[in-house]
Amino acid sequence: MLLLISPDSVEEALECAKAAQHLDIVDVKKPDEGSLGANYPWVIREIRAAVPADKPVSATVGDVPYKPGTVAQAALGAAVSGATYIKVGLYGCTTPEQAVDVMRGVVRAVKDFRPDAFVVASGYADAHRIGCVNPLALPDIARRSGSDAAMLDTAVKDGTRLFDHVPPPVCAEFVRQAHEAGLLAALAGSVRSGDLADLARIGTDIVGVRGAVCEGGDRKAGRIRPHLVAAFRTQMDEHVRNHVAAAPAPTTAPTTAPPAPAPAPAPAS
Ligand SMILES: O=C[C@H](O)COP(=O)(O)O
Repeated sequence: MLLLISPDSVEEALECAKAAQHLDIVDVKKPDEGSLGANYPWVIREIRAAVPADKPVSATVGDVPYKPGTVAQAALGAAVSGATYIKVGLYGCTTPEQAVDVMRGVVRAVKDFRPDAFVVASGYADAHRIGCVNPLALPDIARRSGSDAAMLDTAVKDGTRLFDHVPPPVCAEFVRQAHEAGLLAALAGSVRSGDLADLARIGTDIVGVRGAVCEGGDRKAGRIRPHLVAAFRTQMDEHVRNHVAAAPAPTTAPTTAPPAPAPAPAPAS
C-alpha cells in the first residue's frame, strides 16, 4: 500500500521532505479551493524542487466542471509544472459519459507531453451530496478513458469520512473493479489510522491523507508534521503485514497473476 500525503504549500512540502522515507507520493493541492483544489503552477514547481527526486509529485487539477477542454489544458499545466501524478476530481460530471469525456482529454493532454505520467480519475464517496457520478462508476470511467487509477475522496470536508459514505464492503467492490480493469485503486477522505486495517484488507493500492498527519488531526488549521507521517506509516505497514500474515494460503496455483501496481513514474528532471 502506497502512502500519498497532501501538503498545501512549499513550507508543508518541506515538512513532508523531512519524513520522505515514510511516504511514497507528495500530492500538491490547495484545500481552500476545495477537496481536490488546484494549486498554482509555481507551487508545484517549487514543491517538485523541494522533495527528494525519487518521490513522485502529484498535483490535483481541481474539483473540475464538465468542461473537457478547460480541464485538459489545466492537467497539462500540472504536468508541465513537474507533477507526474495528475489527479482530477470529477465534481461537475453528472454522468459516466461526461466523466469519460473529461478524462479522455486529460489522458491525451498529459500523455502526449509525458507518456509515463500517471493519471488518476477521482470521484467522491459523498457524491450524493453534490450530485456527481456514483462512486462505483469510477473504475469503469478510468478504464474507458485510459486513466491509470480510480480514486475516491470526500467532497465535503465536514468531519464525515470515506467509510461513512462508502462502507468497507462497497470500497472492497470499488477496489475489485479497479483491479479487474488493470487499474490501481486509491482511497481517501478523512482517513484515520483506525481505517487502515480495512483499507489493507480490501487491497487498497494508494491511501491519501492530509488531516490524519496534521497537528490535532485538523486539515485546515493544523500543519503536517513529520512525526505524524512517520507514526501513520508505521501503523499502515503493521496492518499490511498483519493482512499478509492472515491471508489464507492458496489451495490451487493461481491461473492469472494479480494486477501488478504500475511503477511510480520517474520524477520530472
Ligand atoms: O488526497 C488526499 C486528501 O488530501 C485527503 O485529505 P483528508 O485526509 O484531510 O481528507
